[in-house]
Amino acid sequence: MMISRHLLGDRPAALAARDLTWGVDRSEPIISGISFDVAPGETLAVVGPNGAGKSSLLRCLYRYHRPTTGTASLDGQDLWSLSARDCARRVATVLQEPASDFGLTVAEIIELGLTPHRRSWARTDYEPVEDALALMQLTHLAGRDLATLSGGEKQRVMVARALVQKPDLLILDEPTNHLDIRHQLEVLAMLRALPVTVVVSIHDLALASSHADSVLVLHAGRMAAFGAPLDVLTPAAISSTFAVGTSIDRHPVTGQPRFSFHLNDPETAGDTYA
Ligand SMILES: Nc1ncnc2c1ncn2[C@@H]1O[C@H](COP(=O)(O)OP(=O)(O)OP(=O)(O)O)[C@@H](O)[C@H]1O
Repeated sequence: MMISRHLLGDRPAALAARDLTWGVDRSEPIISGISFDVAPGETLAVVGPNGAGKSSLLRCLYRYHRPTTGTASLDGQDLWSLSARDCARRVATVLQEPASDFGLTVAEIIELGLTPHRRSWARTDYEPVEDALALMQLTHLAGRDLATLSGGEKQRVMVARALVQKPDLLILDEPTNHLDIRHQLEVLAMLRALPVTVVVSIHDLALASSHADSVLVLHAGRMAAFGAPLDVLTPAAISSTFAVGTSIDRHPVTGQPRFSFHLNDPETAGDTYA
């Protein structure tokens, strides 16, 4: 995949979490005891059932939630020792349900990604915006009001906006949710090809396994497992975290692991199509 130099950062960050705990109420943490390392340029997938704490963890990694205890650091620097602006220069996000009632066009929204690097409001080079539009197959929508786009088109705009920021760390909360199958594969392959450290929360375990260097499994706010995808996403681990049975074989074309799921409950597992 050819990616324009206008979208390539040059110093992917090392990300580390150490005994990270966060909650609204100190006595009832929503996530606790989270420790992991992501090497520069690698991709970490965060998986777990609904309500496990994935978004809460991601918010601690882009300096939105201040950990109750423990730290999240970029290249050894605690995120909370960086200014908000320094953090915005280095960390880009693609979040769920982006607000879209700004009355701005697609190109204008993507251009906002350049903001943290601007010294003044002088007009800057438009090339990164054009390249991001092309990469995300959005050029034909450049002049459209964001609010009029489909869910998947909006999601691709938010990825494009993050790319022009040329971040050292890119955090994406369920970026594939609204995307069709081809765009899911393309966006995840593109993220892997970029020289950026990526943390992505995702529900699709097969995509996590095929597109991440490591996987962190969250279960009820705790780190159930962390490591290489196939070491972590075993049928036993999936069963205890997601309460489903899993068969894993090789995809006949790609050779990637293929996951098939069924309900563990014998009452319902076998008779779906009966
Ligand atoms: N600001 C908050 N105040 C109160 N409870 C919260 C807050 N943020 C998150 N929670 C709760 O913490 C738990 C974890 O939420 P979180 O959004 O992190 O889960 P998730 O793994 O991303 O879930 P999903 O897969 O459904 O998106 C949920 O029970 C949620 O209701």
